[in-house]
Amino acid sequence: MTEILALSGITKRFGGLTAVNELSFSLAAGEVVGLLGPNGSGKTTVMNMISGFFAPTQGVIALKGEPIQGLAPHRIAPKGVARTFQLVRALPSLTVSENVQTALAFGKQRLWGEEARERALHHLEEVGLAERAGEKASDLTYIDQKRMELARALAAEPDLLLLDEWLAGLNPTELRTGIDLIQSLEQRGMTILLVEHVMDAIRALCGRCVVMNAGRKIADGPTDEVLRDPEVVRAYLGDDHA
Ligand SMILES: Nc1ncnc2c1ncn2[C@@H]1O[C@H](COP(=O)(O)OP(=O)(O)OP(=O)(O)O)[C@@H](O)[C@H]1O
Repeated sequence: MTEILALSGITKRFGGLTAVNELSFSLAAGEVVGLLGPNGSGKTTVMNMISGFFAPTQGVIALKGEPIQGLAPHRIAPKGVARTFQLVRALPSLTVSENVQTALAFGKQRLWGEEARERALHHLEEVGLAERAGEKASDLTYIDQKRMELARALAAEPDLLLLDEWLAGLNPTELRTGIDLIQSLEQRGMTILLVEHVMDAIRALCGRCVVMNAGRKIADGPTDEVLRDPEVVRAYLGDDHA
């Protein structure tokens, strides 16, 4: 099994606050793993360290065996890490295709012009948005903005896709569409780490979950088992429910 990502003893301190505390886990190629935990447990900080927005205070983050901790985002992205954000970061005055083309221009292959237009269309097809390619990004519905953001991430042809609450804010129908879309990426063998609060989505998508509480890992295993784990139940719901 090829290991795509390995975190070893990762710690992140913000002044006196230890947001992530000696966290270790790894992802094999093709795994879709949920990173769970109550609010403030350190999940987004982990995503920020993997993608280079924060340097860990200590520990090693290896991508395909190569240490990447502390590198800037623009150095990590071309090595094969793409991410989406809690809030969609589109360029609203550009077309949908142009939004994806900007990701291609600054991505691993630095594609421009006709080649970039064709490749953008390919990635928009992957997320079911090809027929909107010429529309302004600001005219898209929320789920379509999410699709576009995913197409921008896929444009980087990542080895590892980080989805940070990508399904948040969708209505039940959109949520089904969003889950199907992530499942289609899973079927194509994409390795995905996702932070998500929607339990139905976690159960549908993640074979395995890592659970954090107050910066520490409290569980790591098959999703059903982890969600039944009394320590996980206690972390989410308090002592009365465990
Ligand atoms: N840039 C920062 N400076 C200082 N403290 C921070 C910073 N980013 C996060 N923190 C703190 O680190 C802790 C972990 O935050 P983080 O956002 O990683 O948690 P989370 O599990 O993603 O929470 P949520 O589910 O609410 O998004 C929190 O106490 C938060 O206030």
